[in-house]
Amino acid sequence: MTSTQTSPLPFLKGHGTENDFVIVPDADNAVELSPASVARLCDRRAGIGGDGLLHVVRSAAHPEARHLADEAEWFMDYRNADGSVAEMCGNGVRVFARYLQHAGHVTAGEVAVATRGGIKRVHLDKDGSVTVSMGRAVLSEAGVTVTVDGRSWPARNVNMGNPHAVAFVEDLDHAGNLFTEPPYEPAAVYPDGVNIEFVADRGPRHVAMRVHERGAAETRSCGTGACAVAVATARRDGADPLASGTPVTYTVDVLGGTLVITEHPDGEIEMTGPAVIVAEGTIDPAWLSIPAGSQEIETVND
Ligand SMILES: N[C@@H](CCC[C@H](N)C(=O)O)C(=O)O
Repeated sequence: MTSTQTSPLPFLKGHGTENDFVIVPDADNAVELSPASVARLCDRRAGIGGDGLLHVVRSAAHPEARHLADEAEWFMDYRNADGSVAEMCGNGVRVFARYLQHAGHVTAGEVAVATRGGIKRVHLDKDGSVTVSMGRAVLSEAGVTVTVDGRSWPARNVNMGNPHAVAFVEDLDHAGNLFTEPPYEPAAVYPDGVNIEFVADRGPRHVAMRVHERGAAETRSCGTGACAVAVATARRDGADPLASGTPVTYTVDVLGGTLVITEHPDGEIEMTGPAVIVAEGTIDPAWLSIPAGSQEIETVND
Protein backbone atom coordinates (compact mmCIF):
# COMPACT_ATOMS: atom_id res chain seq x y z
CA MET A 1 0.00 0.00 0.00
CA THR A 2 1.29 3.49 -0.78
CA SER A 3 1.77 5.91 2.09
CA THR A 4 -0.82 8.14 0.36
CA GLN A 5 -3.64 5.56 0.81
CA THR A 6 -6.04 7.29 3.17
CA SER A 7 -9.46 5.84 2.35
CA PRO A 8 -10.69 2.47 3.71
CA LEU A 9 -9.43 -0.38 1.56
CA PRO A 10 -12.08 -2.96 0.55
CA PHE A 11 -11.22 -6.63 1.10
CA LEU A 12 -12.92 -10.02 1.03
CA LYS A 13 -12.03 -13.33 2.59
CA GLY A 14 -12.40 -16.63 0.75
CA HIS A 15 -11.19 -20.21 0.73
CA GLY A 16 -10.93 -23.32 -1.44
CA THR A 17 -10.72 -26.57 0.55
CA GLU A 18 -9.67 -24.36 3.50
CA ASN A 19 -6.69 -22.87 1.71
CA ASP A 20 -7.68 -19.33 2.69
CA PHE A 21 -7.04 -15.98 1.10
CA VAL A 22 -7.38 -12.28 1.70
CA ILE A 23 -8.80 -10.81 -1.52
CA VAL A 24 -7.91 -7.22 -2.39
CA PRO A 25 -9.94 -5.90 -5.38
CA ASP A 26 -7.88 -3.22 -7.12
CA ALA A 27 -8.95 -3.05 -10.78
CA ASP A 28 -6.65 -0.14 -11.64
CA ASN A 29 -3.61 -1.42 -9.74
CA ALA A 30 -3.68 1.69 -7.58
CA VAL A 31 -2.86 -0.08 -4.30
CA GLU A 32 0.82 -0.82 -3.83
CA LEU A 33 1.04 -3.92 -1.65
CA SER A 34 4.49 -4.15 -0.10
CA PRO A 35 5.65 -7.56 1.19
CA ALA A 36 5.29 -6.17 4.74
CA SER A 37 1.67 -5.07 4.23
CA VAL A 38 0.79 -8.43 2.64
CA ALA A 39 2.31 -10.25 5.62
CA ARG A 40 0.39 -7.95 7.96
CA LEU A 41 -2.94 -8.63 6.21
CA CYS A 42 -2.30 -12.40 6.24
CA ASP A 43 -1.30 -12.44 9.93
CA ARG A 44 -3.82 -14.69 11.74
CA ARG A 45 -3.58 -12.86 15.06
CA ALA A 46 -2.86 -9.23 14.26
CA GLY A 47 -4.45 -9.12 10.79
CA ILE A 48 -7.25 -10.68 8.74
CA GLY A 49 -5.44 -13.98 8.29
CA GLY A 50 -4.78 -16.11 5.23
CA ASP A 51 -2.39 -18.53 3.57
CA GLY A 52 -2.03 -15.98 0.81
CA LEU A 53 -3.42 -12.86 -0.81
CA LEU A 54 -5.25 -12.49 -4.13
CA HIS A 55 -4.64 -9.03 -5.56
CA VAL A 56 -7.36 -8.63 -8.22
CA VAL A 57 -6.10 -6.32 -10.98
CA ARG A 58 -7.13 -5.73 -14.59
CA SER A 59 -4.40 -7.30 -16.76
CA ALA A 60 -4.11 -4.08 -18.77
CA ALA A 61 -3.21 -2.20 -15.58
CA HIS A 62 -0.41 -4.53 -14.44
CA PRO A 63 3.08 -4.53 -15.99
CA GLU A 64 3.43 -8.32 -15.55
CA ALA A 65 0.11 -9.07 -17.31
CA ARG A 66 -0.38 -6.28 -19.85
CA HIS A 67 0.67 -8.61 -22.70
CA LEU A 68 -2.12 -11.04 -21.72
CA ALA A 69 -4.90 -8.43 -21.57
CA ASP A 70 -6.46 -9.42 -24.94
CA GLU A 71 -6.98 -12.98 -23.71
CA ALA A 72 -7.71 -12.46 -20.01
CA GLU A 73 -9.23 -9.30 -18.60
CA TRP A 74 -8.17 -10.05 -15.00
CA PHE A 75 -4.76 -10.81 -13.48
CA MET A 76 -4.27 -12.82 -10.29
CA ASP A 77 -1.31 -11.09 -8.60
CA TYR A 78 -0.71 -13.86 -6.05
CA ARG A 79 1.27 -13.33 -2.84
CA ASN A 80 2.19 -15.85 -0.17
CA ALA A 81 1.43 -15.13 3.49
CA ASP A 82 5.03 -14.04 4.10
CA GLY A 83 4.72 -11.39 1.36
CA SER A 84 6.65 -13.29 -1.31
CA VAL A 85 5.37 -13.55 -4.88
CA ALA A 86 4.31 -16.91 -6.40
CA GLU A 87 3.70 -17.92 -9.99
CA MET A 88 0.43 -19.76 -9.46
CA CYS A 89 -2.09 -20.90 -6.88
CA GLY A 90 -4.60 -23.59 -7.83
CA ASN A 91 -7.04 -23.04 -4.98
CA GLY A 92 -6.50 -19.30 -5.31
CA VAL A 93 -7.47 -19.19 -8.99
CA ARG A 94 -10.81 -20.91 -8.21
CA VAL A 95 -11.50 -18.41 -5.41
CA PHE A 96 -10.37 -15.58 -7.71
CA ALA A 97 -12.97 -16.64 -10.32
CA ARG A 98 -15.61 -16.96 -7.60
CA TYR A 99 -14.80 -13.39 -6.52
CA LEU A 100 -15.20 -12.15 -10.14
CA GLN A 101 -18.64 -13.80 -10.19
CA HIS A 102 -19.54 -12.41 -6.74
CA ALA A 103 -18.57 -8.90 -7.87
CA GLY A 104 -20.63 -9.22 -11.06
CA HIS A 105 -17.62 -9.07 -13.39
CA VAL A 106 -18.51 -12.50 -14.85
CA THR A 107 -21.46 -14.90 -14.76
CA ALA A 108 -21.41 -18.69 -14.38
CA GLY A 109 -19.49 -20.28 -17.21
CA GLU A 110 -15.95 -19.86 -18.41
CA VAL A 111 -13.53 -17.10 -17.41
CA ALA A 112 -9.87 -16.72 -18.40
CA VAL A 113 -7.55 -15.58 -15.61
CA ALA A 114 -4.01 -14.31 -16.23
CA THR A 115 -1.42 -15.55 -13.73
CA ARG A 116 2.38 -15.48 -13.62
CA GLY A 117 2.13 -19.15 -14.65
CA GLY A 118 0.17 -18.25 -17.82
CA ILE A 119 -3.54 -18.01 -18.60
CA LYS A 120 -5.84 -20.40 -16.73
CA ARG A 121 -9.35 -21.15 -17.96
CA VAL A 122 -11.76 -21.51 -15.08
CA HIS A 123 -15.26 -22.97 -15.34
CA LEU A 124 -17.76 -21.88 -12.70
CA ASP A 125 -20.25 -24.72 -12.53
CA LYS A 126 -23.90 -24.17 -11.60
CA ASP A 127 -23.56 -26.71 -8.75
CA GLY A 128 -21.01 -24.45 -7.02
CA SER A 129 -17.89 -26.39 -7.95
CA VAL A 130 -15.13 -24.83 -10.01
CA THR A 131 -12.97 -26.57 -12.62
CA VAL A 132 -9.64 -25.13 -13.75
CA SER A 133 -7.50 -26.10 -16.73
CA MET A 134 -4.15 -26.00 -14.98
CA GLY A 135 -1.85 -26.62 -17.96
CA ARG A 136 0.74 -29.38 -18.16
CA ALA A 137 3.00 -30.72 -15.46
CA VAL A 138 6.75 -30.79 -16.03
CA LEU A 139 8.36 -33.76 -14.26
CA SER A 140 12.04 -34.30 -13.74
CA GLU A 141 14.26 -36.68 -11.86
CA ALA A 142 16.00 -34.20 -9.61
CA GLY A 143 17.28 -36.75 -7.11
CA VAL A 144 15.93 -34.78 -4.16
CA THR A 145 15.69 -36.29 -0.67
CA VAL A 146 13.33 -34.89 1.98
CA THR A 147 13.93 -35.60 5.67
CA VAL A 148 11.62 -35.35 8.70
CA ASP A 149 12.44 -36.54 12.22
CA GLY A 150 15.27 -38.80 11.03
CA ARG A 151 13.25 -40.45 8.20
CA SER A 152 14.13 -39.66 4.57
CA TRP A 153 12.24 -40.14 1.31
CA PRO A 154 13.11 -39.56 -2.35
CA ALA A 155 10.94 -36.78 -3.79
CA ARG A 156 9.62 -36.41 -7.33
CA ASN A 157 10.18 -32.98 -8.85
CA VAL A 158 6.98 -31.64 -10.48
CA ASN A 159 6.55 -28.12 -11.81
CA MET A 160 2.98 -26.82 -12.13
CA GLY A 161 4.09 -23.28 -12.94
CA ASN A 162 5.42 -23.31 -9.37
CA PRO A 163 7.82 -25.90 -7.92
CA HIS A 164 6.79 -29.03 -6.01
CA ALA A 165 8.65 -31.91 -4.39
CA VAL A 166 6.39 -34.95 -3.90
CA ALA A 167 7.35 -37.62 -1.34
CA PHE A 168 5.42 -40.88 -0.84
CA VAL A 169 5.08 -41.88 2.83
CA GLU A 170 3.39 -44.77 4.60
CA ASP A 171 1.64 -42.54 7.10
CA LEU A 172 0.93 -38.79 6.82
CA ASP A 173 1.93 -38.41 10.49
CA HIS A 174 5.48 -39.16 9.37
CA ALA A 175 5.54 -35.62 7.95
CA GLY A 176 5.76 -34.39 11.55
CA ASN A 177 4.35 -31.08 12.71
CA LEU A 178 5.46 -29.14 9.57
CA PHE A 179 5.89 -25.99 11.66
CA THR A 180 9.07 -25.41 9.73
CA GLU A 181 10.14 -26.41 6.24
CA PRO A 182 11.44 -30.00 6.10
CA PRO A 183 15.08 -30.04 5.01
CA TYR A 184 15.76 -31.30 1.50
CA GLU A 185 18.90 -31.87 -0.47
CA PRO A 186 20.49 -30.96 -2.73
CA ALA A 187 19.03 -27.52 -1.91
CA ALA A 188 20.41 -26.12 -5.18
CA VAL A 189 17.64 -27.95 -7.10
CA TYR A 190 15.16 -25.32 -5.85
CA PRO A 191 16.96 -21.96 -5.87
CA ASP A 192 13.60 -20.17 -5.40
CA GLY A 193 12.29 -22.55 -2.75
CA VAL A 194 9.72 -25.33 -3.12
CA ASN A 195 6.34 -26.59 -1.95
CA ILE A 196 6.72 -30.04 -0.36
CA GLU A 197 3.90 -32.62 -0.50
CA PHE A 198 3.71 -35.83 1.54
CA VAL A 199 1.42 -38.46 0.01
CA ALA A 200 -0.16 -41.63 1.40
CA ASP A 201 -2.35 -44.16 -0.44
CA ARG A 202 -6.05 -44.36 0.38
CA GLY A 203 -7.35 -46.72 -2.35
CA PRO A 204 -7.34 -47.20 -6.13
CA ARG A 205 -6.55 -43.80 -7.71
CA HIS A 206 -7.18 -42.19 -4.34
CA VAL A 207 -4.50 -40.58 -2.16
CA ALA A 208 -4.25 -38.17 0.77
CA MET A 209 -1.64 -35.45 1.17
CA ARG A 210 -0.22 -32.89 3.52
CA VAL A 211 1.77 -29.92 2.31
CA HIS A 212 4.37 -27.47 3.52
CA GLU A 213 3.87 -24.44 1.27
CA ARG A 214 6.68 -22.12 0.29
CA GLY A 215 5.98 -18.78 1.94
CA ALA A 216 3.16 -20.04 4.15
CA ALA A 217 4.17 -23.17 6.21
CA GLU A 218 1.64 -26.04 6.48
CA THR A 219 -1.69 -25.23 4.83
CA ARG A 220 -4.89 -27.28 4.74
CA SER A 221 -4.75 -27.61 0.96
CA CYS A 222 -2.71 -26.74 -2.10
CA GLY A 223 -4.28 -26.97 -5.56
CA THR A 224 -1.08 -26.94 -7.60
CA GLY A 225 0.28 -29.40 -5.02
CA ALA A 226 -2.69 -31.75 -5.52
CA CYS A 227 -2.09 -31.67 -9.31
CA ALA A 228 1.62 -32.41 -8.77
CA VAL A 229 0.66 -35.27 -6.45
CA ALA A 230 -1.86 -36.74 -8.93
CA VAL A 231 0.69 -36.75 -11.76
CA ALA A 232 3.53 -38.11 -9.60
CA THR A 233 1.23 -40.85 -8.27
CA ALA A 234 0.02 -41.75 -11.75
CA ARG A 235 3.61 -42.20 -12.96
CA ARG A 236 4.44 -44.25 -9.87
CA ASP A 237 1.38 -46.41 -10.66
CA GLY A 238 2.47 -46.83 -14.28
CA ALA A 239 -0.34 -44.60 -15.65
CA ASP A 240 0.59 -42.06 -18.31
CA PRO A 241 -2.27 -40.55 -20.35
CA LEU A 242 0.23 -39.04 -22.81
CA ALA A 243 1.38 -42.56 -23.72
CA SER A 244 -1.91 -44.47 -23.37
CA GLY A 245 -4.32 -41.89 -24.80
CA THR A 246 -6.66 -42.50 -21.85
CA PRO A 247 -7.42 -39.81 -19.24
CA VAL A 248 -6.50 -40.62 -15.65
CA THR A 249 -8.38 -39.26 -12.65
CA TYR A 250 -7.19 -39.20 -9.04
CA THR A 251 -9.08 -38.15 -5.93
CA VAL A 252 -6.77 -36.22 -3.63
CA ASP A 253 -7.83 -35.75 0.00
CA VAL A 254 -6.37 -32.69 1.69
CA LEU A 255 -6.86 -31.64 5.31
CA GLY A 256 -9.54 -29.16 4.21
CA GLY A 257 -11.53 -31.34 1.78
CA THR A 258 -11.15 -33.15 -1.52
CA LEU A 259 -9.90 -32.19 -4.97
CA VAL A 260 -10.45 -34.23 -8.14
CA ILE A 261 -7.65 -34.12 -10.68
CA THR A 262 -7.78 -35.45 -14.26
CA GLU A 263 -4.79 -35.61 -16.58
CA HIS A 264 -5.81 -35.76 -20.26
CA PRO A 265 -3.96 -37.40 -23.18
CA ASP A 266 -2.71 -33.99 -24.38
CA GLY A 267 -1.15 -33.44 -20.94
CA GLU A 268 -3.72 -30.85 -19.84
CA ILE A 269 -4.60 -31.19 -16.15
CA GLU A 270 -8.07 -30.32 -14.87
CA MET A 271 -8.74 -29.69 -11.20
CA THR A 272 -12.24 -29.53 -9.68
CA GLY A 273 -13.01 -28.27 -6.19
CA PRO A 274 -15.00 -25.74 -4.20
CA ALA A 275 -14.45 -21.98 -3.93
CA VAL A 276 -16.22 -19.90 -1.31
CA ILE A 277 -16.41 -16.21 -0.40
CA VAL A 278 -16.99 -15.96 3.36
CA ALA A 279 -16.79 -12.27 4.30
CA GLU A 280 -16.14 -8.77 3.10
CA GLY A 281 -15.26 -5.51 4.74
CA THR A 282 -12.80 -2.65 4.76
CA ILE A 283 -9.28 -2.23 6.09
CA ASP A 284 -8.29 0.84 8.09
CA PRO A 285 -5.36 2.38 6.16
CA ALA A 286 -3.88 3.76 9.39
CA TRP A 287 -3.66 0.23 10.84
CA LEU A 288 -2.02 -1.16 7.72
CA SER A 289 0.61 1.56 7.58
CA ILE A 290 1.86 0.98 11.17
CA PRO A 291 4.81 -1.42 11.17
CA ALA A 292 3.84 -4.75 12.81
CA GLY A 293 4.66 -4.99 16.52
CA SER A 294 5.06 -1.26 17.00
CA GLN A 295 1.51 -0.26 18.02
CA GLU A 296 1.52 1.99 21.04
CA ILE A 297 0.00 0.42 24.14
CA GLU A 298 -2.78 2.61 25.43
CA THR A 299 -2.75 3.03 29.19
CA VAL A 300 -5.79 3.98 31.23
CA ASN A 301 -5.24 6.25 34.21
CA ASP A 302 -7.74 6.12 37.02
N1 LIG B 1 -1.88 -22.77 -2.19
C1 LIG B 1 -1.56 -22.64 -3.56
C2 LIG B 1 -0.10 -22.46 -3.88
C3 LIG B 1 0.36 -21.05 -3.45
C4 LIG B 1 1.75 -20.69 -3.90
C5 LIG B 1 2.82 -21.53 -3.25
N2 LIG B 1 2.90 -21.34 -1.83
C6 LIG B 1 4.17 -21.18 -3.89
O1 LIG B 1 4.93 -20.36 -3.35
O2 LIG B 1 4.45 -21.73 -4.96
C7 LIG B 1 -2.28 -23.62 -4.44
O3 LIG B 1 -3.44 -23.91 -4.12
O4 LIG B 1 -1.76 -24.02 -5.48
